[in-house]
Amino acid sequence: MNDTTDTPKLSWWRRLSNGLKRTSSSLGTAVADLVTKRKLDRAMLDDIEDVLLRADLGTEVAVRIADAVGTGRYDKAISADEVKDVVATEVEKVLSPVAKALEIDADKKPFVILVVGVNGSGKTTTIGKLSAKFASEGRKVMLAAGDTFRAAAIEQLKVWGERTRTPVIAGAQGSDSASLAFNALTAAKEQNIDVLLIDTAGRLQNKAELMNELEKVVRVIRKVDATAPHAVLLVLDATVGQNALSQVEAFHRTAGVTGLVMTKLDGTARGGILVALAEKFKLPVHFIGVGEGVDDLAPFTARDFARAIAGIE
Ligand SMILES: Nc1nc2c(ncn2[C@@H]2O[C@H](COP(=O)(O)OP(=O)(O)OP(=O)(O)O)[C@@H](O)[C@H]2O)c(=O)[nH]1
Repeated sequence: MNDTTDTPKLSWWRRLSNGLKRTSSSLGTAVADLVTKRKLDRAMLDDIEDVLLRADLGTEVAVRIADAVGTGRYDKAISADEVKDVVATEVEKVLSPVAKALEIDADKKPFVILVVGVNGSGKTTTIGKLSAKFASEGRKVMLAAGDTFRAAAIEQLKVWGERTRTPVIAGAQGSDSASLAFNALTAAKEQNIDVLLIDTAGRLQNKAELMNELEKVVRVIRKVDATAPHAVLLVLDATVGQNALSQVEAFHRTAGVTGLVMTKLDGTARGGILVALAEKFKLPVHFIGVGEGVDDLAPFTARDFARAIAGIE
């Protein structure tokens, strides 16, 4: 965890668009090639479609965008900006329905958020950022170090707890994560906590045993509050590309994912996969992570993301 608070920081938009450069610049190059040719034809549209596929946008969306570029423009000269505009417009159409804020229902006390994902996707960091955000909104927050698998994860969560002045319920390494979740929820009820964020061990979506353990965490939480968890956030690392599709499928089956957070969009990200995910699963996307610092969590907005993908400044 780096403390980036002392360094002048780029806006989250700049970090997002820098992070998506790999996607947007290959798109830009293809588009620039295109405009050197005289007129739009099928071969050029196929090239565009290929670039969109390589950017992880998925077949349906790539075909749809190529069709939209072609509509009314065959045999006409076309500019790079025109193509980028179509890409941004079509991507925004896919993303708009899923760009939803995470609503905290104040009637649920505590509002229980279970945070799941594969190893290293950014769960603990995201919990730290969320706890700071909720605390700044005047809510009483508690963290549960349900990643009992790794001692470092428990420590990391405690550090976030100290930074954000939030109580952390933690057990020993190797202790049962379901009973830890149970204890944390019981304590949160007693202490009149508004939001309980539960960390879980990073697991691979194809490890049946670990996925069963996650099911157990959900079952045990429900013994304390039959309506919990009230949100199940799947944290996805933007750099994994296509693998995100099977992660969403597996975690949705096991834990009933209610929303997504995509992290590491500031790095050499392959954020195009978010478009394919939106098209396929239609799960809400609440936040994006654009750095390791406490403030590096931005609400997900369809227009900004679509423009960053298309390489529009
Ligand atoms: N650049 C960047 N790094 C991030 C972001 N989110 C998390 N990280 C980093 O990614 C690494 C893994 O993050 P963690 O929060 O430990 O991931 P985790 O999912 O809890 O990992 P496990 O405990 O192994 O399951 C850390 O070095 C984080 O600082 C982000 O949005 N941008």
